[in-house]
Amino acid sequence: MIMIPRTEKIPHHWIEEIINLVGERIVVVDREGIILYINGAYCEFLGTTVEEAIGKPAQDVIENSRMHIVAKTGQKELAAVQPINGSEMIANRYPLIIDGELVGAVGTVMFRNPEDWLLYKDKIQHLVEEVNYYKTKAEKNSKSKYYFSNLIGNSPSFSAVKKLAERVSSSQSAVLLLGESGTGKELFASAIHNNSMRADYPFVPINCASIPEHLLESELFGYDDGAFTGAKKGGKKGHFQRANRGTIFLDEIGDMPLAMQSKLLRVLQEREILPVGGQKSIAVDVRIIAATHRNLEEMVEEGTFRQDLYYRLNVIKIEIPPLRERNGDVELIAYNLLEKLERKFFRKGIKLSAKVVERLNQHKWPGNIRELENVLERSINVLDGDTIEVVHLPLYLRDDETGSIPKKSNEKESVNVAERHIESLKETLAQAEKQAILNALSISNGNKLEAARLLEVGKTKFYEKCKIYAIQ
Ligand SMILES: Nc1ncnc2c1ncn2[C@@H]1O[C@H](COP(=O)(O)OP(=O)(O)OP(=O)(O)O)[C@@H](O)[C@H]1O
Repeated sequence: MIMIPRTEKIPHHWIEEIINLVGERIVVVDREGIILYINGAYCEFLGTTVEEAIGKPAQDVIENSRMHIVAKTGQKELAAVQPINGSEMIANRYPLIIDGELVGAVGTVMFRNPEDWLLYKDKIQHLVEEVNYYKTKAEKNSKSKYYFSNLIGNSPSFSAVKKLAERVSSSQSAVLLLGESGTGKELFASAIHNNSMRADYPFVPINCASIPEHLLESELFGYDDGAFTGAKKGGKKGHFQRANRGTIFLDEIGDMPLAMQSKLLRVLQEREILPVGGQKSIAVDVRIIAATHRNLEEMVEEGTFRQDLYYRLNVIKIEIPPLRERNGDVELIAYNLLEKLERKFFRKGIKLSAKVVERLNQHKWPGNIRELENVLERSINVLDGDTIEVVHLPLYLRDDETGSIPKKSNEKESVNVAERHIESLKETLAQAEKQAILNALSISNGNKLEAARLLEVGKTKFYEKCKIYAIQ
């Protein structure tokens, strides 16, 4: 038996064995993100060997690795979910500080061997799915929990609208929220509800455009027992009943089919609903807040929206200004969104460079705040320091910079141009294509068919491109 004197350190060759025994997969990178050490267990899981992995950039060996980022920022990232080989792993990444100097990073991912992983998959995977389900549901519920204090913006145009909405929240009358996509109509509806006497009762948001036409009536008004084949035994309550004494938010009201518009009008007039297949009407006490990005007056003239319904909904009209007309609000909102994103990405202290603020202020924001959210999230994904610079912005927002290069070049400028990182034409085109798809999805609120229509490409081609660029 080998005896080690107590004063002696653990022999070097024991360390690897100890690491493997405690079931860790470990990787160590230098400041450039090059792998200095990786243990056998990790390599086995990755389907490589220690010899092959050492000396390579971590991103080339480990899928979705952020080790090179931690080695630069010095900010640890704990319990981050990292998809590897189609499985979600739990990764911890620590900056490696030796003698007070940041020299690299150490990363671990959980689960020791494929058997452990399979065991985990069987036992835990369904729990993960359940958690995800409840998380989405909770997010949806918390979405209804907005107050006027959550509506960020100090510009005169926005403050006036916010004040008006606050003033009318105590009224019982219907509200019509008008504004481009992503301007915050749902947030306004939620804040109005939470500031009203109905706040203790449900706020039920419905997107009229996302419910298939043949289901809209039963979704809104419910159905009675045996109303149609496949109907749930005992019938089902509709959204109006669920919203009783509270508020129903009918988003995209301009997309409601004419036949349904007549039925909705009847509910507004009679204050009662008739479930599908039902014989008896049910009284409901619901305040209606409707919203659309469409021009309802034009639709009334064209005959695609009922005039009487328009008058009923348009008792209090609130027009939310687009982001480009909200002077000074972009930076304020961007920092507010960054706080949310920092929590999501386990980051802290992210700033915007002055040039980025300038660029954001110049942009027209067709997708409004939702587009701004997407831009910031994308920037954080490629950020390896604390400050978002123009290079971190999507290509379409960087373009102006290229456009602003002085035409008359002098020596200094040509050096600057040469120093800029030039990507291949193929890569540039691919990035532009991907960004165009993301923009269209942002504007269409994630609706792929609408996005394909905006881009004037066929459905199949659109789905194909989404697959190529891994857009969900
Ligand atoms: N004033 C604001 N301050 C901070 N965040 C905001 C503000 N307005 C909107 N947002 C954020 O922007 C995103 C879009 O908001 P929302 O869904 O309310 O827009 P919408 O006008 O209802 O969009 P659509 O018409 O496409 O349904 C949300 O993530 C929301 O949290």
